[in-house]
Amino acid sequence: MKSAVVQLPGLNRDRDMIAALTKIGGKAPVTVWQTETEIPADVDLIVIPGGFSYGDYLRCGAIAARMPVMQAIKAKAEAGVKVLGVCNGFQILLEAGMLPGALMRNASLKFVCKEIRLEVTNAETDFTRAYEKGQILRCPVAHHDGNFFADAETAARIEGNGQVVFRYAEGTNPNGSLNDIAGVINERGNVLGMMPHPENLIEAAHGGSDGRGLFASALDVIAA
Ligand SMILES: NC(=O)CC[C@H](N)C(=O)O
Repeated sequence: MKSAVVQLPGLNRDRDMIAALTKIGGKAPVTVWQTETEIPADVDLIVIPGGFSYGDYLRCGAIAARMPVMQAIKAKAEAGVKVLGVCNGFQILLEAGMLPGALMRNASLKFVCKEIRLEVTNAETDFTRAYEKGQILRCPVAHHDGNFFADAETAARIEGNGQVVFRYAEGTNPNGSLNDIAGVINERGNVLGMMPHPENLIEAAHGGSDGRGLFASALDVIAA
């Protein structure tokens, strides 16, 4: 399976993401710059990593979402290619209208950088098959705009459809997110956005490997 990592000015988790995809998938992803208008035809997974695209000006992800590469990503998503956005990548997918809801300033109005507990609420997606429903993962977060919100109708719809894939486990919600929502998927099930950083918990040097299952699922390299 071939993956691609999107690069934009201000994103800074691209190298961690490239390392995770390479170590878990066995081959390096291609990189795609923001001005590119085409994604290579053989790419099956596109990842928008975290960081501070365009210095978080206007709103986190708002400028990045309007770059040419996003049209190419939208077209690929419509064709069924998997897309993963982590942290700033999640914000970009929301700003591009590819996922429901919005991310507001953290309830504390502070940047949070710590480890939280993440509950896998839907283990039947292409991104979470390596986990079990209800499994609790360790995972780091690092953001100031991670407070997920959706209007009542949207929230009821995504909850009812099983589109909430990850929740902050009880007592670990770091940002005030509605219903402890940490990650959501689109209705079709091929576009996932999440605030925590699974790429930063994949090996002993990170202090744990709970994030590996997400990449193993998305890259289709789950051990039998
Ligand atoms: N680590 C990240 O991707 C941070 C995202 C964004 N810049 C925020 O602080 O909310």
